[in-house]
Amino acid sequence: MVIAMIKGSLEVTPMAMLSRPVCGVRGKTLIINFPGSPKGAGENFDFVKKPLKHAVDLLSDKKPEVECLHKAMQSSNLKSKVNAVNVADRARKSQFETIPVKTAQDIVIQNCLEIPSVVEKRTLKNSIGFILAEDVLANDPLPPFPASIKDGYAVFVSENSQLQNALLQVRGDSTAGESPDKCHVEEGFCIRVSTGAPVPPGANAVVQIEDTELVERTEDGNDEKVIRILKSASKGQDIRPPGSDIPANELILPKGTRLGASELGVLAAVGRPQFSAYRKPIVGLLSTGNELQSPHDMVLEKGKIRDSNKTTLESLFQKEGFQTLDIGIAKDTPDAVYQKLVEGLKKSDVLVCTGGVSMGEKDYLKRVLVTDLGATIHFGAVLMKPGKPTTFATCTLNGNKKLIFGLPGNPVSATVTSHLFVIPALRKLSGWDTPLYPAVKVQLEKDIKLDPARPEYHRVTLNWNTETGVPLASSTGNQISSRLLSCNTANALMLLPKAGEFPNGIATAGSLMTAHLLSL
Ligand SMILES: Nc1nc2c(c(=O)[nH]1)N[C@H]1C(S)=C(S)[C@@H](COP(=O)(O)OP(=O)(O)OC[C@H]3O[C@@H](n4cnc5c(N)ncnc54)[C@H](O)[C@@H]3O)O[C@H]1N2
Ligand code: MOO
Repeated sequence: MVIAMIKGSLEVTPMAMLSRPVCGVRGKTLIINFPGSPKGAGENFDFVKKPLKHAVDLLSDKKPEVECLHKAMQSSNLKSKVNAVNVADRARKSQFETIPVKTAQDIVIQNCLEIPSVVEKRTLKNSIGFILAEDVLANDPLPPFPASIKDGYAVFVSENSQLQNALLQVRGDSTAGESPDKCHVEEGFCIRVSTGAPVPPGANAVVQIEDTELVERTEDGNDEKVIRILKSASKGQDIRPPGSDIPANELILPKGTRLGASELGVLAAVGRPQFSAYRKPIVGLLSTGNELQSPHDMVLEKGKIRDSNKTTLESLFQKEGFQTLDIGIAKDTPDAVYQKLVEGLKKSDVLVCTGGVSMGEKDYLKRVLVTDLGATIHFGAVLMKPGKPTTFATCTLNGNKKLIFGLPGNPVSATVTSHLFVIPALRKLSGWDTPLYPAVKVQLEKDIKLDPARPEYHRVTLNWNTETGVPLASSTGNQISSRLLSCNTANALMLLPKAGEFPNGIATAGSLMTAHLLSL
């Protein structure tokens, strides 16, 4: 066995199941997996040189572009280097350290930060949810002219007259959309104005129609000739001065603003129909498993189930505004997993796989990622329920770093881990500063038995109509990770500590807990 120290620690792990040495990096540790005996490792020493060189660069923080994808990626006949394992020789312990959720989230976000953001030109259409990549200043003021706030009369109020009981001649009208210069207001006269219409030159107040009476009609009887002002008026009343809503050249939307309906409306109002925003990542979705059939199949073959993860995750990511691509279903063979991974990585920025990450002899995902794609697995086990075998890896394709999530196949585990890891990553890559769901304090409706070993993300429905002002959290029932019904109606993930932290291992009704708010 070869062990070397390079400005950090180097760990060398024999791993009988691999056909050749492969390397991965965890923190500052380079992990080289050898195919069996120390003799085998020695024979392969030449092959180790490249990973060692990479380690030197990496540990000295040079961050080289790692050639991660195997050359065979270019070929259509992708043969995995992963050998099927002799069942008796399979690993009986996970090779991955189980890390806390917070640590795992930090690793994901850190990797997102290392991907340069892409800025694109966008327009008002289909830009909801995008993040501005530039400071936006108003081109034009709003309103662009002094605008009437009421339907009534534009009048002139002098220093010593408040116009109460004044008789004014109606000189014409100004309706919305007309040029303000059409007529002029002076003492003794007024102009009929409608809401939003320009207040004509000379006028300095608007009197609403309710505060006037008609005194005299025109000769044909159809129009107003003279009106009386019933209430005293003050200068500036019921006029929006130019730029009073949005001044010209004012910074209205700073870089980093998430575009919602009103932000887009503001851009429309001030003459900024084009702007720069961060591109959103494209999400590839790959289901793995021999047992999976299409959800459209009406008849299930023996031993099969329908692929529900694809539909759930597709809907979840689309609801968050991300474009998804269906990469299909990979059978449980190294070649099939390899081919689908390559296809997914070529087509997407973030590849989300479900299934095949646990301890089964046909759980190939992690091995194919490392052996065939030279991907770096940053973590492969997280201290959480559900979602323990959640896996996160990165690799580089044509100079672009790609994120790969290997989510557990159980439908609830895939959903919960999408909320906790995938969506924050997608948001971060889209330019969000704070991509995690907000945490709120909630009150437990009923006693809940805690898991002895893992903190649990319990699906709850929050009821906001409580007298206390703290939302009441009702469990969605049986929380087994296969029961997707437990996610129905859930609008929060309530974080329950592991059993030791509560007497008798029970979180009692009325206790305050933290919950991640998924929706209102
Ligand atoms: N010996 C151990 N076994 C398991 C462990 C462990 O620590 N040691 N962890 C368990 C936990 S926790 C989970 S979660 C699962 C995760 O397993 P995998 O990610 O390998 O997923 P699969 O085995 O492929 O599938 C699990 C389950 O989910 C169903 N499934 C898979 N894909 C889909 C899909 N697209 N749509 C609907 N349902 C799907 C699959 O049929 C299985 O029932 O491992 C435990 N085992
Ligand atoms: O951690 Mo698993 O996701 O409980 O079923």
